Amino acid sequence: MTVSVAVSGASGYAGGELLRLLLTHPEVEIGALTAASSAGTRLGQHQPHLVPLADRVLLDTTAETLAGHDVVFLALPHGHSAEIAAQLGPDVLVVDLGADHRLTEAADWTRWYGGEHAGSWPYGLPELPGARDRLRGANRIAVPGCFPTGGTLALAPALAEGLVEPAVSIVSVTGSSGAGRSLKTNLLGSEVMGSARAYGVAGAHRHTPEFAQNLGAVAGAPVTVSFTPVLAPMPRGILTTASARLADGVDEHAVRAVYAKAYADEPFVHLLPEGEWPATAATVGSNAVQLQVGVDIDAGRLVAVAAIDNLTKGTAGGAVQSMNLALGFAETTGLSAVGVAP
Ligand SMILES: NC(=O)C1=CN([C@@H]2O[C@H](COP(=O)(O)OP(=O)(O)OC[C@H]3O[C@@H](n4cnc5c(N)ncnc54)[C@H](OP(=O)(O)O)[C@@H]3O)[C@@H](O)[C@H]2O)C=CC1
Ligand SMILES: CC(=O)N[C@@H](CCC(=O)OP(=O)(O)O)C(=O)O
Repeated sequence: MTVSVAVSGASGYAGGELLRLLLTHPEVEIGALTAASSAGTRLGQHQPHLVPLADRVLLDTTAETLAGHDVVFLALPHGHSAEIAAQLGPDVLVVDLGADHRLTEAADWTRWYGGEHAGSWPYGLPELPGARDRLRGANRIAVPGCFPTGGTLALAPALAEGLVEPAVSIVSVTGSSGAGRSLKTNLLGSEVMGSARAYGVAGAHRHTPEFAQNLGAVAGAPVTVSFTPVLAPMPRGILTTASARLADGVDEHAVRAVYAKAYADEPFVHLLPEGEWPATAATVGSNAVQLQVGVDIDAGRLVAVAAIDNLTKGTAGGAVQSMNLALGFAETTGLSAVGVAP
């Protein structure tokens, strides 16, 4: 069965990565491509690496241009998906790469994003307990934020099994493509190159409630999250270091056994051999999460490190993986855990 797919935000980073993956997806036919300020121009002007689509002309993003497809991907800035999704019927699968439908609590949405909450949709992180059942047959999917993808998977097994106390610290080093491609002074090459810079520190980043929502659901009780993002001079990739105080009596052997079991059958989550630690370079262009976990005996803490490509598993790859589940395709269709190196 081939499905027709429309992509909004096609001139952006997330839309571009999505199209790169969809071009090799055997069950997909690429339909309308839409944008905002670049509507009326050729896709090749914005995404020169997508050669087979270079002469496609970008359309305005409206319910009319997106109509008539089996699947619509919304890769728009936060706050722009809900209105357009509400105009698309229940027969179309809508996959939102933005934040509009990720949070379950209306108060969290209003506090962190502002305005009225548009409701929550099944969350597109299949590796979470019960997520695959919620995604199968879904007609609406909210793809996670790029930071919550790696950080959630780094800590979920430990919290699910009570290996750590429910108060976690997460530090994520990110490439600049996580901020999108619109012009911002703090993202100029001369500002980013040769420097690493923390931002959104001390509980100020909007992904904090998304982490707490994911990890609290896994733990079955509230989890306190201290999250610090760090912008690094690289175009893509996120390296997350997450830690939490060990529960009494938990040792390295128990930790490793829990993580090995949790991810044994996951096609995209790779627990590395003992002693090997993840690096973002190994995940570029792939849908993999490379993961390692250890125990700091002296500090009494579990430490987990996860590497992902923010644009692939952190956005577009996770979106395709979730679409596959929703439509009944094999979950790995059109995706690979093989990266590009060096
Ligand atoms: N970059 C990343 O690593 C990740 C991104 N995401 C999410 O994906 C979404 C897109 O992000 P990203 O691709 O990085 O952003 P970009 O800034 O790179 O792209 C934004 C896209 O949205 C279009 N657009 C902007 N404003 C509007 C509007 N009012 N109506 C319709 N289209 C509009 C732009 O079109 P034009 O160019 O014509 O103005 C462009 O195609 C965001 O919600 C982001 O949070 C999620 C996880 C990771
Ligand atoms: C480097 C950088 O600025 N990163 C973005 C991450 C955005 C992202 O990818 O997540 P969303 O889908 O929630 O936007 C940030 O910190 O806001």
